[in-house]
Amino acid sequence: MVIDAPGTLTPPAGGTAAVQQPVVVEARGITRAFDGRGVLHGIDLTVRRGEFVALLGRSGSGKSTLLRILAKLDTEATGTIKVPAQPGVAFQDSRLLPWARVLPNVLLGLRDGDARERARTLLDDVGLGDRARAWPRQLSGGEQQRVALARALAGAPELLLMDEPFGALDALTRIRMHRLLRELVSRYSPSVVLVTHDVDEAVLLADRVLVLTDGRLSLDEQIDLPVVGRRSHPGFVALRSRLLTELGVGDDDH
Ligand SMILES: Nc1ncnc2c1ncn2[C@@H]1O[C@H](COP(=O)(O)OP(=O)(O)OP(=O)(O)O)[C@@H](O)[C@H]1O
Repeated sequence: MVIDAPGTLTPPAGGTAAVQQPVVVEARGITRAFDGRGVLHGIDLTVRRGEFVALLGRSGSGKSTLLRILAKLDTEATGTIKVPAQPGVAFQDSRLLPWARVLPNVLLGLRDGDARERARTLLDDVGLGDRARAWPRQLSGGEQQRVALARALAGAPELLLMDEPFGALDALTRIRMHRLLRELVSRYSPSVVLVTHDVDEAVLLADRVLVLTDGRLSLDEQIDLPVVGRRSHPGFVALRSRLLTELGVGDDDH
């Protein structure tokens, strides 16, 4: 697999039409097989600066595999990919180091002079400014995910990659985390790719939704709905319904 540095500028489509944001992720023909069994079949994906992309798909459709390739955690795929050098990553399991306190966990891997101050600011941002010296085991699951989000953003990444970050949380905590994520994304403006199997989560948070079906992108759609009051917008219900159909789940099942 060819992995290049980021920063590719793509000329605006249509000459004097609206200037498009620079490309942050450019994947072409991404193909991956495990033990001879094809899992991803020639995925083409472009993500631009500031986009929030939700990646939906049924279990086993290849979502996590694609995310791991974008995060360079899997380098066995074929195809070409351009991604920023150090994306922020967050997974369903917070993956905090149990032997390190909260602040060092956020600082993980950061060496620059103002990293500590930035980590403290991020802990304040996620509402855990007073827990900097706590051990991960002293935090609830939701708090641990807050720390994981702070850590993912600590390096001021151009790209934030998340795989079911709220999948293990209870429904109320999840709603609070959605609000927090929206605030963080609007404050720090990374491009986001969020893997989820939760249709509501995708339509609530993202401004573009992709559906992966058996290793191929079967739907790619902009979400032009207001951020505030989105859940009660008629467009939300309509898109939710279409996505459920695309995922092979009838509306009647909900
Ligand atoms: N390391 C691996 N070795 C062998 N097979 C793998 C490996 N990783 C993933 N697979 C297979 O690839 C397919 C896609 O897996 P992947 O985890 O990407 O799906 P997913 O859409 O994220 O599913 P889920 O929503 O259940 O997490 C599955 O059939 C899985 O068994």
